[in-house]
Amino acid sequence: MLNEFDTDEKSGFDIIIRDGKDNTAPSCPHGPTLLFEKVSKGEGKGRRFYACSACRDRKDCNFFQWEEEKVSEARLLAREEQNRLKRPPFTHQQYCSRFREFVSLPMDGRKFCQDCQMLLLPEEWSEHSTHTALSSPITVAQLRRPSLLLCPLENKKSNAQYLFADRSCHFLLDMLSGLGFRKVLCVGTPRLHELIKLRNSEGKHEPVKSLLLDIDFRYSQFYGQDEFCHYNMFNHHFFNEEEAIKVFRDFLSKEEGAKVVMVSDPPFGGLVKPLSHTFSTISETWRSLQSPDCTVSEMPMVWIFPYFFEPRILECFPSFSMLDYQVDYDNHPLYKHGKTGRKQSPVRLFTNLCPRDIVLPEEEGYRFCSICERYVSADNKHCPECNVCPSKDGRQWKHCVQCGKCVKPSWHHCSSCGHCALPDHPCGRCQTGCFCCGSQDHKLRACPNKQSAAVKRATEEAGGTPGSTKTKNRKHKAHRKKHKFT
Ligand SMILES: C[S@@+](CC[C@H](N)C(=O)[O-])C[C@H]1O[C@@H](n2cnc3c(N)ncnc32)[C@H](O)[C@@H]1O
Ligand SMILES: [Zn+2]
Ligand SMILES: [Zn+2]
Ligand SMILES: [Zn+2]
Ligand SMILES: [Zn+2]
Ligand SMILES: [Zn+2]
Ligand SMILES: [Zn+2]
Repeated sequence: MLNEFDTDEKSGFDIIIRDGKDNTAPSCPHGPTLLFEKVSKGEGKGRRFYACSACRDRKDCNFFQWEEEKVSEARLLAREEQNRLKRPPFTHQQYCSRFREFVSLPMDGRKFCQDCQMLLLPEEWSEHSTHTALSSPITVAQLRRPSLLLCPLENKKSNAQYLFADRSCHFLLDMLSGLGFRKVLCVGTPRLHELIKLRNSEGKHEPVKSLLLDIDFRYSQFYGQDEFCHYNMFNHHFFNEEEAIKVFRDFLSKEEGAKVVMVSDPPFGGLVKPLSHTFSTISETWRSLQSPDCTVSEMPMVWIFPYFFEPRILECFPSFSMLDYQVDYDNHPLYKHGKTGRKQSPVRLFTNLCPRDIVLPEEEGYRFCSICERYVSADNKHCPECNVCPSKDGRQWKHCVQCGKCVKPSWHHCSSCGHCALPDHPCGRCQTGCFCCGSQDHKLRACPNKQSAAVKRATEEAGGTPGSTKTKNRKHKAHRKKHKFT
């Protein structure tokens, strides 16, 4: 029965989103599942099934149910039990009281188990005696930087936890506070949340409030219930429903004019449709909590995602524009600044804020184009024919007269295809088959290689080659070493 869904990626499937809350969707450990429909060529509608919203790999969550399937009582019970077993070992409230106890311990009593990724209380030491604990006691400075203490989650498909490099994180916060935002809803941006709290504690800047929503429940150990909610951004599900929804709504409520902005950096493999649905829901909740005379209809939002999703994102949010700013990550093998100089990062900011107001750092080469009225990359030259600064990837694009538009520098005009393409494109076949892999069996929309091919292409063009897989511990050691605790 699972054959239909045997591919471990869910591309080639459409997601059916029903208006309002879909109470009929069964739940997996990640909250309500999503309804998928196989996209098949000319065979009418594909059969629909429910599968996990958060995990793209069946190894991480193998939930599967046909839409019309009758599930036996026994299976429902087994499923509930499974969902219960996958819950965090403590409630958020319990994590908070553990934290209070932890900080009241003498220095030599503060241990962190690296294997279990948790702060230990003395009575738990014996249970973890065969595990690896950090050799030195945990300082207050370390407790303030959980993103350095915790090992980044590394599951490639669902949850590669790529953390902002300091300069990108500082840029984001400076830019948002410069625009007058005093509240930031951090959706999958633990490091931005951390920086906001750090700055507040220094007392040098005007305080900014922050609420982190993330699926990584390890953060419950460090943040109070009004600062962190265990949350799934693919189905807008709060794991601790009652309390968390109240915290979320209180945060979005108007408060003496404190302007609020949402910043989200979803996993790159994330599906655009459910994400858009979530961000629209957040925006509508925000709107419903503003005074009736508020004239702004959409919540200010910044969605951080690779540039090749631009058409999809703009389709869902026509008010958004993509900025040229390249987001850098600390632990991404390809998109960070290497010692050998800058590699292009394909990750951009998509926002409904006015691009003219977002000043990109001059010292990194960005400049203002007065015709486009936005800041652009150094090599993104204004094309008089197209009347835009056309580059999406940061390189200088060239105008093709036959196509009547600017194209990537590596593309050539192909007279058989009648448009520009890479020199080694599947020539002549691309008009009838798939534009991505050349297959005649499906169109681009249903291409199983689409997303991975887009990432590969962007990576190659950025000059990167996939790095060797180092062991988790080695990487994490380097990660901690790089950041001295202050
Ligand atoms: C690409 S990382 C972004 C981290 C960000 N650059 C930072 O440094 O703060 C994706 C983040 O989203 C979180 N995440 C992954 N899947 C999620 C889901 N289904 N719902 C909510 N958060 C999720 C991860 O735990 C991670 O923190
Ligand atoms: Zn699941
Ligand atoms: Zn342990
Ligand atoms: Zn321009
Ligand atoms: Zn042009
Ligand atoms: Zn051309
Ligand atoms: Zn061709």
